[in-house]
Formats: sequence, C-alpha cells, structure tokens
Amino acid sequence: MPTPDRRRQVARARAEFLTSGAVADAAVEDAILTSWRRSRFAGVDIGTPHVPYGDALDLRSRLVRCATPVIKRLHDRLAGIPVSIVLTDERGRLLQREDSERRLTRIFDGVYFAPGFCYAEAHVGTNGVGTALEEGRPVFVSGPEHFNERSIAFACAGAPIRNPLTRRIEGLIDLSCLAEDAHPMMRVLVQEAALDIERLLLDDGSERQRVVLEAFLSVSRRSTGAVLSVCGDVVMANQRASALLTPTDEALLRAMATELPADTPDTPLGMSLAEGSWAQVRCHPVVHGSAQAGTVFELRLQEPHPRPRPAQRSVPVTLPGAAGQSPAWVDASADAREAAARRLPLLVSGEAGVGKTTLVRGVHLSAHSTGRFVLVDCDAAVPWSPADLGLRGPAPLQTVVLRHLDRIDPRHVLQLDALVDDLLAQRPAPWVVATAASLGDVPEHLLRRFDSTVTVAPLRHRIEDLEQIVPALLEQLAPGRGSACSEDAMNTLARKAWTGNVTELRTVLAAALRRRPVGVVRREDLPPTSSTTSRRALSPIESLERDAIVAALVDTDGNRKSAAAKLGMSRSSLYRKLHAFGIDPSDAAQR
Ligand SMILES: Nc1ncnc2c1ncn2[C@@H]1O[C@H](COP(=O)(O)OP(=O)(O)OP(=O)(O)O)[C@@H](O)[C@H]1O
Repeated sequence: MPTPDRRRQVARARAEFLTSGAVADAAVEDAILTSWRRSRFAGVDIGTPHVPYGDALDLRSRLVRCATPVIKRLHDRLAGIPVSIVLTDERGRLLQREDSERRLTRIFDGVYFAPGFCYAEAHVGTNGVGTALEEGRPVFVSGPEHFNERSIAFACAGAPIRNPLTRRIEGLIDLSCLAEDAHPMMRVLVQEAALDIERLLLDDGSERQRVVLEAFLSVSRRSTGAVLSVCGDVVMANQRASALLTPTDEALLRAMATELPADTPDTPLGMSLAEGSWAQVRCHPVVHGSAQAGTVFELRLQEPHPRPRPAQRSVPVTLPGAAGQSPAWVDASADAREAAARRLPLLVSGEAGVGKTTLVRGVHLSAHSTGRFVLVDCDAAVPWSPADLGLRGPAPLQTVVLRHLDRIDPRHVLQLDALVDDLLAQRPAPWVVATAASLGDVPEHLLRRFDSTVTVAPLRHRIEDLEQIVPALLEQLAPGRGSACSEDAMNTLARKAWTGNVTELRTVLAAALRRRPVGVVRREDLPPTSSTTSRRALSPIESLERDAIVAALVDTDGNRKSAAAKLGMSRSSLYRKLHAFGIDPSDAAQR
C-alpha cells in the first residue's frame, strides 16, 4: 500500500499536472500519467463528473452467467474485509456489485458506483474500471492517482475479462474499497478472478464451438467457394472467404446467422457484397442438441445476371426523398429501416456522395414522427457539447446523424464517444446513425459502438437507379419546372463512371439546367466530363473491373506497362479494356 509519503508525492504530482499539464519524472506510473492526459483531453470534470446511466442491462448474458460463481467464491473469501466486487461490461458499465459491508453500499451508491452507471475513463477520468479497459490490462488506481476529486477517497483494482478465443474484451472485474483499506493483493485477486471467468467462458462455448468447427471443416473440405462460420462471437473463414469478404460483409453474415431460423431451407440467397459484387450464399445452420449452435455460410461470386433476390426483399421499400429501385438500394433501405425500428445504432458506409445521408433522412421521414433530425459533421464539430451541437431543445430528438465519422480528428474520439453515451442514455433515446466513406478510417473504439452496418453501393453499380434519381434531382434543382431528360441524354448519363456518385450527377444536371432552364434536357446540354465514358452501360462486374483499372493507373501515374503488371494482365489486354471502357490513362493519372 502507498506509504503516506508516497501518497503525498502522488498528490503533489496530480496538482502539478492539473495546473501545468506536466509531471516530474517518475512521480507517478506511466499508465497513470497517460490516463490523466487522456482524461484531460476528454474534458472530464475534475470535481464531480457526470456519470451516465442506462438501465438496459443484459443480466442474462454469458459473461454474467460465467462471472456469477467466481464472484460468489471471491465474496466468500473476502468475508470480513471491507471491499466491493464489481462486474462491468466491455464499456465500463456496472452490471453487478457485491459489498462485503453495508457501509460500503451507502458510500458507493453515493458516488454512483452502482449497476447501470458507466465508469468509462472518458466520463469519470482515471479509475480502476475505465483505465483498465483503456489499457487492456489490469490496473490498480489508489487515492490521488484518480483524476476526479470525488474518487480520491477510493482505491480500485480492475482486470479486463477477454473472450478466450477472440481475445476481445468482454467485460471487467474490479475490487474497490476506501483508499485507507487498500491492499496490493487486490490486483492479484482480480487477475485470478478474470482468468477464472475466462476459463468458464471457454468451457461454456467450447462444446458449441467444437460442433460448429466440425461443420465448418466438413463444408470447407468439399466446397470450392468461400466458407465462413459464425458461432456467437467466433467467426472462422477459409482463405477464399478472408480474401473476398470485408468487415461489412462479415457483419451482415453475423446478423444473418442470428436471424435465420434453424430450419432455413437449403435454397441459396443472393447477397450484395460491400465491394459491389454479387454472391450466392448457402446457409447451413448447425444444430447441437435441441438448439442452434451456429451457422456455416458458403459463398460463390456470381456473374452479374441473373441476380437472385432474397424472397423477403421482393417488396420494394420506398423512402421519402430517396429515389431508387435497384436491389442494392432497396436492400440498404430495408436494412436501415429495420435498424431504426429496433433503435440499433447504425453505421452507413459508402463512397462519397452515394446518398448515405439521404437514405437515413428518408428512414427518419418514413417514421412520421414529430421528433427532430440533427446532423453533426464529425469533420467540423468542435466543441462537442450537446447544446452547441443543437442536441438540446424542447422537441425530442428522433434521429442523430454523425456524418463523416471516418474524418474525425483522433483527438476528439473520446468526446464523441461520451456524446454517444449521453445520447443513448436519454429516455427515449434517439436513433444514432453514423456515416463514413471508409470503414477502415473509423477509429476502432467508435466502430464498436455500432451494432449494425449498411453499405450503400456506388451509383455505377446500380446504374438502373438513374431512372428515378434523375427526375428527383431535376425536381430538387428546378422545382415545379417539369424538367426532364431525353432518352439520348439518359443513355449518355448511364455510360458514365460517376466516381463522385449522386453528388457528381447533381452537379452535371445543374450545369445542364443552366443551359436549358425549361423543357427537355438533351445530350448536347450535358457538360463534357469524365474520362471514363464507355460505349454502353457496364454490368456490375465490368464496372468493378473498370474501377480496378483506373485505380492501377492512378497508382502508377498513368504508366500502362506498370498498371498491366499490377493488375496481372498483359499489356494488350489492358489496351483492349481501356478502349472498351473508354478510359483515358492520362486523365486517370491526374486524379
Ligand atoms: N437516392 C437519392 N435520391 C435523391 N437524391 C439523392 C439520392 N441520393 C443522393 N441524393 C442527392 O445527392 C446528394 C448527396 O447525397 P448525400 O448527402 O445523401 O450523400 P452522402 O453519401 O451522405 O455524401 P457524403 O459522403 O459527402 O457525406 C444530395 O444532394 C442528395 O439530395
């Protein structure tokens, strides 16, 4: 336990840090100093921080089931020692607390260290729960090592609990007491307890996982396609599946695994992959005993035609202000509507200008609610306080869109995380949606906040949507003028690559309307644009190929020989394709 001298030294270091932001060498452990910096950065209140509360606790989870006997044993072992045992979820929200003394019940309830309250570092600053989760390892925080004043009276040791197979953090076990009662053994005890819980998690899952593994291996052996299995949190993929599927596809398959009934007929379903291609999916539910243990998926890339559609999506979903009837758009609309109905935080991905915000606004409007729709641009939003962002007000919030999540400044991640907590803790909670052009650029920390994802396909991969989008845009740009596009103008538009998607289309139509403010827009009214105008509308697979060629030319500064080598094709094939797809290499190189 820290001696009084050591305690004074830490208290001095804390005061120095709070005034100057610096600390003398070795005055506190590195982990504590790093956590103080994070806490300050997140704008945590140094006096009495706001501890968010949410009452939707999952107390029947596997984590709670496996932790309960361990907590009980520890409670018996610690009888007579003034300490509380706490279990939290992976975000630091308390699920259970067992106090060895009644005195502690009153004290800990008084500082909101109780089930439902969230002790993430971004809210309360350095503490045994939030800091151990941030660090991903056991941490002991005592007295003035805490960031906020109110916690200085306490000491807590926290150890993350990891999924034994994926090693992802599932929760945390913590021992907390008054600072004067702290003992170094607390750190050892929580580490032991975390390991015990992990062992039980392994036992609990291993039988189910063994059965699913066997099914996965058996399908992989006989299949020449991509094979992926889902068993709870554990996903296994063969080499082909790893190469073919993006995290978004994987998330979709995980969702399918939970939704498909065990008696799903063995008929293949169609699935639009995040990269825009189309796959035929066979689902093999794996049953163990009387319950479904998991699902094995077998995927084959499809030629573009015919596109089989899942039966349940045969009725098009139309959303106000969001035009489009292509299967990819209809699927995305239906998925987004479902997420809204279940109030699941949703991440909508897709290239810039594809209509991500339009889709979400359409879902919002289709609910006919009087609640507010608020857009927060993560690229620009500073400061992050709810009032400044327009999130406070008399009318209830219905939908909050965190636009361009992939462009957030890394220094603002914790503030945004705290904002999401604040939104989700409201009653009723708004539907929280984020949009991003590149999922790979969304900080991992934030990615985990979103339970479901929807991908909006690029316009060139659902070019048939022009039929509805062009009239909708003409009406937006020239309301009431009854403008339309001639057939030859539509044919020209259908042959363009639309790398800037609907935003680019809107600009082109705006220019055409300047030339022909009323009546029918003809081909000659369209501005000359884009190096990639092909002679005919391309199929989805062809447009993927064209994208790959343009990307290779961009990477090689327009050098055809290097681009052909990069694409693994002969130079003559590349020349043929440049011609067929109408690609001008020098123009592509200037992008
Ligand atoms: N399906 C659609 N129907 C009608 N208009 C659309 C559609 N999709 C996009 N638009 C129009 O295209 C423009 C860009 O759409 P939107 O802002 O929704 O795209 P985004 O993907 O959210 O863009 P960014 O990536 O820049 O955030 C807007 O003017 C919008 O009105």
